[in-house]
Amino acid sequence: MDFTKQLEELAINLFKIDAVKFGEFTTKSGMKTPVYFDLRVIVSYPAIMESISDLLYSSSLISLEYDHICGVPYTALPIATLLSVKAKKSMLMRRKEAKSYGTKKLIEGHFSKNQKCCIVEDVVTSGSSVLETVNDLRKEGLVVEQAVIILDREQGGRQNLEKNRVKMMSLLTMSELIKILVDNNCITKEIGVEVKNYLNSTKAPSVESSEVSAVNRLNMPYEKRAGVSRNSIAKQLFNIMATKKTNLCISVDLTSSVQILNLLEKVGEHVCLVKTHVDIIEDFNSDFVEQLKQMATKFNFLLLEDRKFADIGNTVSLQYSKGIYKISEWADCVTVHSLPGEGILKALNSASSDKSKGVFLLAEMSSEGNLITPDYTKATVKMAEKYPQLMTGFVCQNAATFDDPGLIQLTPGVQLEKPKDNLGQVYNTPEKVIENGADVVVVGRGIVASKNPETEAVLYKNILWKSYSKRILGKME
Ligand SMILES: O=c1ccn([C@@H]2O[C@H](COP(=O)(O)O)[C@@H](O)[C@H]2O)c(=O)[nH]1
Repeated sequence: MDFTKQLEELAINLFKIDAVKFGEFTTKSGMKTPVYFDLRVIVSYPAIMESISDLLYSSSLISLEYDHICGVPYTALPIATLLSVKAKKSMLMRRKEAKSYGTKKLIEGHFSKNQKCCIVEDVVTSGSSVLETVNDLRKEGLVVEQAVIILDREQGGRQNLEKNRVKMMSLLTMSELIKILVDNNCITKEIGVEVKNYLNSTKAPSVESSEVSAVNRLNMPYEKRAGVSRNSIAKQLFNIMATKKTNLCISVDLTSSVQILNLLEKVGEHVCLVKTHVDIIEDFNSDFVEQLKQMATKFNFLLLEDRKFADIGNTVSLQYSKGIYKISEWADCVTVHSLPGEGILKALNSASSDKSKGVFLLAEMSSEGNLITPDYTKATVKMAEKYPQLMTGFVCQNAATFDDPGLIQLTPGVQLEKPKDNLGQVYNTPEKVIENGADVVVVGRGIVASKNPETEAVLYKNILWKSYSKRILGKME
């Protein structure tokens, strides 16, 4: 049977088994609808299941350029399974909730970062369920760019997915389905017209998924985001980036103060942020701090001490303002682990009483085998919500991690030269991290250990700015 005929037969069969119903229904969101889909019933009809997976497989809907198939739980899971067997591609399973014991994984199956995954779903209305699955897969470092759907209700899902860089392809659209059912006398012309009118009059439901909001963040220029930041350091940093046209942060992981200052003399004009680890500087002293502050003023960059605080609130407030480093006196912002709980933010909030300081919370790490789970990341983002004036942003690797456009995604683990070091650091390219939502990009050894740090800094700056400019124009591939 040819493809069109088989599709027509599928549409009629879906009607016959009551997977498509006409009448007066109320959707979950309280909207009235003259048509209702319940594809959960297809599991009772193996021939229909087989026909759907055949059609998905034999259509040109799926390119071969993917490594895994993942069904949106739950209705699409059996279809994804059949398709995976037919296409001889591995399947991934997304849990709706991570297990509270054992591995606590959200995604089951074997995969590696940067592998491609194709999503399978039964019906798409706004696209929010597909996006939930996309978000979880992307958080694991998978590339998700295509979704194949049985039925597109044509109510904005395709557009929502496209905004999130997912190309959606469907076997049937609602209009095509209605035409087949009218042509085959399954429903009257009047019902067909009623459904068409309904389609024309219902606006695309807004999707409250983090990914859609993240796209707003991704498409907004830095100067606009400065306007919605509630933390003064985030505001300043966005404005510096827009003015200097650079989103490069240099990580000056050097052990001598002279080396650091010499390096900054060369690269200062090309960066928006300088990240330090002051505890590795062998000759740290107050004179160095003064010179560092002067350079920050001369070249218009901010200072981030990557201290990664991770203790109880009381200890952290002492580590922040006392000892030989007196971090609070010179650093505009610091990095903080969420592991000890909210007390750490409370401590820093009261320690920065003039409200001109900022915090980057570590929501994800770049290193191989790190123990951060998707639930930990989510809880970290949640913890930050109570401290909007303190929060500059998150250290993280994925666009879907948070959605507030006033916050900054700081992404380390970036190099042009190599994919990893020999101590667990994993590198992405500058283009890739911008695509993954990075706002400020941390480069350390890629510049610091190069023969000509200034030339290298200019190279990174240009690639990063070009990628960001492309992103705000919505031109990411
Ligand atoms: O997840 C993280 C958090 C912080 N870092 C820090 O960034 C730099 C990266 O240096 P490279 O030389 O570019 O590898 C370094 O200071 C880390 O402490 C990170 O890499 N990953």
